[in-house]
Amino acid sequence: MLTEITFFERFEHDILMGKKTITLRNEAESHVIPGQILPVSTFETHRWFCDIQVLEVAPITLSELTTLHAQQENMTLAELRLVIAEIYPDLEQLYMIRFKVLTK
Ligand SMILES: CC(=O)Nc1ccn([C@@H]2O[C@H](CO)[C@@H](O)[C@H]2O)c(=O)n1
Repeated sequence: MLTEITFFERFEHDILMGKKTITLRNEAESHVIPGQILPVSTFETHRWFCDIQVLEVAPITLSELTTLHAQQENMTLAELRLVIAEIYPDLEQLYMIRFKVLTK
């Protein structure tokens, strides 16, 4: 089970402002359960910046992504697809983790 999660620094502000409420991860980073509380750090320097509570975990394929997911990422769907293509090239099976920020 995942005991911490990292995000790229460029997403920190959106997460803290409650504008980014989901993340899409690969199978390796999908092992969380609703209710679980996770410390969140930056990927680059591993600086803690908040705790999140997991609200929902659901498998989703790249082709199933909609504008709703993009809204929950505070991006357009085109932007979201680009971001995912950079992070997870050629990966079709993703996992949506929906969360809320607890402590900042
Ligand atoms: C090591 C590693 O994979 N780190 C990741 C992976 C994903 N994400 C974000 O989740 C959404 C969809 O992937 C996008 O907003 C991504 O920026 C992230 O911040 N950091």
